[in-house]
Formats: sequence, structure tokens, C-alpha cells
Amino acid sequence: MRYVQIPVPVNSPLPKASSISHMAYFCSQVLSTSFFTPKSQIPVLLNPGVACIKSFHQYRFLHIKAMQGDKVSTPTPSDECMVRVPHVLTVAGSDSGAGAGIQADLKACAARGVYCSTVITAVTAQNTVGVQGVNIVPEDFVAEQLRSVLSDMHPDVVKTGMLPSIGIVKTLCQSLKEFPVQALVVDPVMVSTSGHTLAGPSILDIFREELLPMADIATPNLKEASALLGGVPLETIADMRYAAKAIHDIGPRNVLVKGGDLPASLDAVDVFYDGKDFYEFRSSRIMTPNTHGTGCTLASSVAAELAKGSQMLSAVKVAKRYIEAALSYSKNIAIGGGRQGPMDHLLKLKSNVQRRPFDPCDLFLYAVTDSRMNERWGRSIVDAVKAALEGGASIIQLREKEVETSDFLEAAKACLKICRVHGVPLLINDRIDVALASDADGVHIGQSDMPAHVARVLLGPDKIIGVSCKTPEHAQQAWIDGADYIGSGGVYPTNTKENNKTIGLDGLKTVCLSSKLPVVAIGGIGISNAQAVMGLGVPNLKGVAVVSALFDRECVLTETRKLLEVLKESTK
Ligand SMILES: Cc1ncc(COP(=O)(O)OP(=O)(O)O)c(N)n1
Ligand SMILES: Cc1ncsc1CCOP(=O)(O)O
Ligand SMILES: [Mg+2]
Repeated sequence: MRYVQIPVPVNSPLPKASSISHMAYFCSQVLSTSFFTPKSQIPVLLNPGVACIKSFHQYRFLHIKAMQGDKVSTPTPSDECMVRVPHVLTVAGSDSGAGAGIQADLKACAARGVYCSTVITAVTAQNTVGVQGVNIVPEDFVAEQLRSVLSDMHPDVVKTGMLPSIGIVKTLCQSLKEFPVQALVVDPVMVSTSGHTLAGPSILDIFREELLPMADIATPNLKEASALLGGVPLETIADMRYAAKAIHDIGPRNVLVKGGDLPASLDAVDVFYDGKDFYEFRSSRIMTPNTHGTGCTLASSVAAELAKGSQMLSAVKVAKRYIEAALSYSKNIAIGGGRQGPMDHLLKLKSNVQRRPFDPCDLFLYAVTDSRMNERWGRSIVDAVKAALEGGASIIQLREKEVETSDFLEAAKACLKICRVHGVPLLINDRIDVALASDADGVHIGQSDMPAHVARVLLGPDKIIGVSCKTPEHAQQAWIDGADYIGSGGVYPTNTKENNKTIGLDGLKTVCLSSKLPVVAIGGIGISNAQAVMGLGVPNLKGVAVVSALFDRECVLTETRKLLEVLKESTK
């Protein structure tokens, strides 16, 4: 007899017995267990005393008895189990420039894998220069939005941002009493980073008297912390500790005082106080004008982690790490003409801008490096790649079977820089981890490497994936798995890859004809036979991939140039 533990958020109604089998099915899939409880025999025991309740404070656990060996049945479509996702409601203002406010919250929650609903308190006209206008949403309409979301969608956590009037704060507190949530994150937004007042000093009393005492965490910056404490100057870390404690005395269970604006500090230091202990979070200051939205993003990232079930301290830690990564990632993006640009919450903007889409013609002269050959000729990977690029290679693959991982990563990063200059994609052979860590353009994988459909999930939709295929079946699978091209060979015998079956020109033609994807031929190809390969005349054969004919030679540049001429001739 075994038990399945099913976490159920405290505020959700208990599932009906009929849906418990679906949840057990879900758990059996998620937890890869091999048991399943038939509907009719489910003794359900709600056990609020289980140890796990402490570590996942907002869940209680259903214990379901299950027999080991019970069959896992596949639910019919109408039986499909419904999975509750973590949910944050943000109550904040809209930022037309989309760096901060509601838009930042939506992006941060999406990036952190959490559903986000929105109650809009004000609509602001703002950009990277500043705030040009503010239109406050009438209090009763804020109340209506709150009721719509809270009464029906039961968010786990509420996060507040711009609350521009006393009436709106009162309405919010009232709604939260009527519809309690598991955690309340209060970002006491008062002044925009450009200096525009978003909630005036008249709001301070209601913050102190009603909202903050309800909060599980408050996340003021230095100016906001000072305002909440009657204008005390906050200039040192000792001052921040004092402020965290003094704000904690107002009522929130935890306080994070953000020290991004601390004068004369090389590090960015935030102080967290949980009523008992102080924690300092230090990170090196990232020099960038793109900081608009940092506060909103941090608070909604904390809210997102809480909604997923984290303890407060780990929620803050993870959120801090996320902000640092996002700031560093987006430090150079250029949006708008003003002094302060938005940060990129989705960690994607920059790489997407730089990466051009895959073009099958890139396969024309495909240069594949080999560490042993480079060693033999006394050149580094980077020098080999430079020479191939100058000679006209249209795509580069780093096929480094012997190098240490750290050296491989450094080489990949260096090669990527040079490839970018030439506008040529860089692929990594076999190593998805190195491709991810270096942000290379993609990977090439074989039949016994990471399966292509798994690589696609790991690498996302944009990266290039090439798959080695010797047969039409391989080619068909590569298409299904989401590959971008296939490499087919060895066309001719080769010493570069051991135990590699040669498929010949006929085998290559068969694979090409069965492939929906563009094909590059590989194996024993060089100046002497490239024309014969391209002469096959199948439209999706786009080029040749070459190792020794380029890299097991004295001058990579000369050999690449010569091969390019041969290939150009073959297309005339
Ligand atoms: C373009 C191209 N085609 C085929 C291969 C071979 O990949 P794989 O079968 O995984 O063998 P290894 O190269 O990993 O030994 C390739 N690398 N490139
Ligand atoms: C990696 C690989 N896959 C099939 S053949 C081959 C080796 C190609 O090397 P060369 O171009 O030196 O024959
Ligand atoms: Mg491989």
C-alpha cells in the first residue's frame, strides 16, 4: 500500500472525489510512479498535519491510498485532468512604454512561469524620457476589476504597485479581507524613476495604517522607505537595516529595502529583514541606463516564487538572481531616446535581435573543426575558424571531441564573436550544454546523441538544429522532431570519423529525395569530388560539410577559398 500526496492550494475548494482519480493520474505522470487509484476505491484522507505543510505553506495535502502495480489508464479527452497553475494578481498602473507597471509584472510572471491577472489602477502616458500624463481609474471601477478576478480566479498571491489614491488603497484592503489570498506583496510605488509622483504623500497614512499591516512583504526603495518613515535620510547600509526594522514595526511580516540608489556604493546592496534576522543581498552594480521597471519586476518575481510555493527568503533570493540576470542581459539594448530604457524581462530580446533566421543556403560551404587536426597543425580553434571564415565558409561547426568543457566553452564564445562579425552561424557538435552556455546559433546532433525533439525543447524554437541521417526514416524523424537541416553521409570513406558507414552518392540521393529538410553532404568530401556531389542535382542538397579537406591542411584560408571556387563552379 502506498500513498500519493497531492498538493492542493489552501484556498481552493477540495476536488470532488470524481476528479481525484484525474489528479492521481496527473501525479503518476509527473512523479513517474507506476500506480494509479481506480475511481471507485479511493479512500481520501485530508491530513492537515503532514510535515510537508510547513515547507509548502500554502498547500495542504490530499493523501490517497494507492496500490502498487495498479494500472495507469490513459484518460479519454473528456477525462483530461485540469492542472491548476500558480497565479499572481497584480494591482498596479499601466505603463505605455511597457518597462514598468502592469506590463513589467505580466512579463516577469510569464518569464517565471506563473499566470498573471491584472487590475489596473491608473493609465500612464510614459516613455524613456519620463511620465507625460496620468489618468486614475475611478475607485468603483478598480473595485469592480478586483471583484471580477478575486471572486472567480482565486489568485494565490496579490502584488501591488501604483496605488494612486486613498480610496483605491481602501478598496483594495476591503477586497482582500473579503477574498483572502495566500500572500500579499506590497511594492510601495510613490515616485517614478524619472521623478514623477505616482502616489503623493497623502497616501502614506493609509499605507501605514491599512495596507502594510496586511503585507507578507514590502519592497520599498530608499526614497520610499524614507517617505514611509517620515523622511529620515537613508545613506548607509546601517540606515537600511534601521529602515527595514522600522518598516517591519509598521506591520509587514518581511521587508526588503532596496539599495540600488545607495550613494557611493560599488555594489548594489539590498537588506532583507524577517522580524528576526537581517540578510544582505549583494551584487556588483550593472552599469546600464536600462533600469526602468526593475522595482516592479523584482516585486512580481517575488510574488511569482511565492505563488509557486517558495518560502519568503528563497523567493527573494531567486527574484534577485532573476533581476541581475535580466539587467545584465539587457544592459545594452536600445529602446527609446530618453535617459532611462526598459530592462528586458524575458531575457530574449538581445539575442533575437542579433541572430538572423536560418537560411538553407548557409549550408553551402560548411566548415567542421577538429581538435586533433588543429593540434597537429599547431593552431587554436579560434585561428582555424578565423581562417575558414576569411576563406568564405558559410557556416561553422565546432566538433571538438577531446577538449575540456571549460576550454570548449571559451572557444565557443570567442568563435561566436568572430562568426557574428562575418554574419555566419556557429553550431556546436553534440554538446547542447555548450551551445546554451555560449549562446551559439545551434547544434548538430547524431542518431546516438541527445534526441532532436529533446534538444528542441532545451534550445527553444529559434536555434538551429541539424541531425545526421543515413536513411529516409532518419530524415522523416528529423522533420518530425523539429530539425532545421540534415547532414547526410559519409558519402565517401573518411578517416575523420571511425566506424562510419559510407552511403555513397546513391545513398545521399535517396536521403535527399525523402527529406523535407535541406541537406548538407558530409564524409570524404574535398576539392576533387565536391562537384560530383553537388552535381547530383537534387534541389534540397544545399552544400557540403568538410573537415579534413580544410583543417588537415597547412593553410586553411587557401583551402577554403579553393573549395568555395569549386562549389561556385558546380552551381553555374
Ligand atoms: C553536418 C554534419 N553532418 C553529420 C555530422 C555527424 O554527426 P554525428 O553523427 O553525431 O557524429 P559526430 O560528428 O558527433 O562524430 C556532423 N558532425 N555534421
Ligand atoms: C563527422 C562525420 N560524419 C559523417 S562523416 C564525418 C567526417 C567527415 O570528415 P571529413 O570531411 O574529414 O571526411
Ligand atoms: Mg554527434
